Amino acid sequence: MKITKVRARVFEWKGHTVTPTPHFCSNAMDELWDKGDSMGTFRFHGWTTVEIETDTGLVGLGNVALAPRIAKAIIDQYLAPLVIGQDPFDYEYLWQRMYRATHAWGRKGIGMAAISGVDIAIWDLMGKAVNQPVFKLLGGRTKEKIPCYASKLYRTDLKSMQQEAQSYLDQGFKAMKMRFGYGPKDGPDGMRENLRSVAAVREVIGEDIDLMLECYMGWNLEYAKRMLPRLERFQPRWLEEPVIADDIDGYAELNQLTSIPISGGEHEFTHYGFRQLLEKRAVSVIQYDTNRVGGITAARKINAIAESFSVPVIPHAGQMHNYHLTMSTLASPMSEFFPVHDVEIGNELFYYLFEGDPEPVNGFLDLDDDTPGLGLSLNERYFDQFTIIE
Ligand SMILES: O=C(O)[C@H](O)[C@H](O)[C@@H](O)CO
Ligand SMILES: [Mg+2]
Repeated sequence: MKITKVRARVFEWKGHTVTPTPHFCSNAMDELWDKGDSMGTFRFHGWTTVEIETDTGLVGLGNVALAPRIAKAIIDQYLAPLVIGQDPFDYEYLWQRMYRATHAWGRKGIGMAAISGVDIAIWDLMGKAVNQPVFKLLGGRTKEKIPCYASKLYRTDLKSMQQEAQSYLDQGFKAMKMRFGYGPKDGPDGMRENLRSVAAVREVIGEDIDLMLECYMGWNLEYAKRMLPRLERFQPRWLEEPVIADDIDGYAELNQLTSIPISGGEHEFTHYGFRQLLEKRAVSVIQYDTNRVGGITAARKINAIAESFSVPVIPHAGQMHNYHLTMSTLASPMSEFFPVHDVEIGNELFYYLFEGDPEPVNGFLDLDDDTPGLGLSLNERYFDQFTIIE
């Protein structure tokens, strides 16, 4: 089998989006004195799809969710020429070709996200070629079903957050993640608001439901050191991305500070990046996203390293490219799940772009043993809601 064409398309949402509200989610921009919509650059309302065609007629489907137009340019100009004419089953060689050829600028960030999109399409192709689901090529079914946690609860009025939390309980979820709305700039009042929101959600869900807390890089080390002891009484499953991704020593200090596990990784790249996080004991939960970290080829290597450190892997984003990895390894106990809802932050765009993602039932997802590849196809029903750039 030979790759004959790589088609990268950008899908930019032009449908309805939920109006952003203040203190929606703390984030890396909050440290600045800028006014206005600090979450603006973290709304992902565009996506790049990658379709790899072969001389057998099989087509593999991948995706990239960061800086879509840049990802497409990288794929068209740099990556496609490196894989066209090649055998997709030489996936390690092709990954190394893309990684080394773009090493001057692509080993982290959007360069590696673009490589991820091509790599995911290659794995979809291989699964289709041997008529097996991708997880069967990685390690097979290690779980009867995949436990998943409901991930939304962005900061709003406490009553609405409590109603949303209750709705996840009613759907049978045994775990859920909420977002903080305040950080260092908001002083003691902001701290009180952060603690009140956690108390309000805990009041609804009780002690037996796992509650994860998301900072999305919106705090700093000093603020996180003050907040963590105040949060211990809520027994969170983890505190996520308290500081910016480059503050690895800050992560490590926080991860040893209290009984609260620190999680991170959705803004880290390749097995080299995760080796550093693990060697420094910077995180107690790894959260790469397969469409950023280096695709399935890199993610499976990280799974093996994490297993040797006994650090669980719970990938960022509930999406098929991550589910197959979680199914294939005991190192990954559960998945994130983004409840389908109006387009807000952009995570939910995946459901408007693709068909095939499994629906959770009572807090569990399952993958089909008989669906080859990743089991995804483009959802043409919503194409008119997107501006499509070929
Ligand atoms: O962990 C997550 O789900 C991500 O950090 C979110 O996608 C991001 O939008 C912040 O909530
Ligand atoms: Mg996160």
